[in-house]
Amino acid sequence: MSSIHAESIRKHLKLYFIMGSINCQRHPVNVLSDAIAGGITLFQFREKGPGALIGQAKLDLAKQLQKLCQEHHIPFIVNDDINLAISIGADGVHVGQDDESAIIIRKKLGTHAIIGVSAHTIFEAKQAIQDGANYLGVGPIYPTQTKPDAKAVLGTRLIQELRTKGIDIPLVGIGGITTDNAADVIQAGADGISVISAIASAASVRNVAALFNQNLSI
Ligand SMILES: Cc1ncc(COP(=O)(O)OP(=O)(O)O)c(N)n1
Ligand SMILES: Cc1ncsc1CCOP(=O)(O)O
Ligand SMILES: [Mg+2]
Repeated sequence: MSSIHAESIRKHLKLYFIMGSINCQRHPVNVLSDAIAGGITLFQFREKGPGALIGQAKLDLAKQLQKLCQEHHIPFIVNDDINLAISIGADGVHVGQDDESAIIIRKKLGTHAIIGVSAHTIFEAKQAIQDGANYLGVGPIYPTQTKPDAKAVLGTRLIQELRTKGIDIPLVGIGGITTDNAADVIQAGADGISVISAIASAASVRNVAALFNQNLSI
């Protein structure tokens, strides 16, 4: 990866909003639009869980949300669904440990695609870096209700350990992150935070996104 690409990804990771239709109490386009107005820097379409859209409805929503991101120069990342990412020309994908490796995905998506990989251990982090991941999603940092199959809560320990060992890949913390604890994740060495419920379920999506941004400017 060129260092220019890495530094650009690092900047975009600052306030990484993740959302699918089941996380929203209003139409997802309105929620994302408000989150953008509040200053999110990256978006992941994660259409997953009970009641999530499938087939054409999922594709249509992905295209609507992608268009909104394009209008505001926010990279559009697809969770899990590599074929969807290819078919709409997404900016990248995020995959977990049970998915295809970044090596295979890179062959499908090309050199410019942003590939994010979840890591819960130093070993997984090193493997993902070796496979060509552009960034890591480390978590769950705090307890979360949003992902019932999430692994054990890590706290900020793994982020600190990665940085202490000199591993400087762009990375975000994820899981249970709120406006109150976001700064601790950055302090531990993350480049940014990934958030679902604290933004998607907020009474004012725009204000909470803006408050995250304010609290991250440390
Ligand atoms: C930025 C970011 N980090 C971690 C995850 C979790 O991915 P995964 O472990 O594959 O779990 P699902 O999100 O697919 O349920 C993520 N999506 N984004
Ligand atoms: C997708 C994911 N991966 C680890 S925790 C998590 C859920 C994060 O959601 P929330 O920000 O609502 O805790
Ligand atoms: Mg996944």
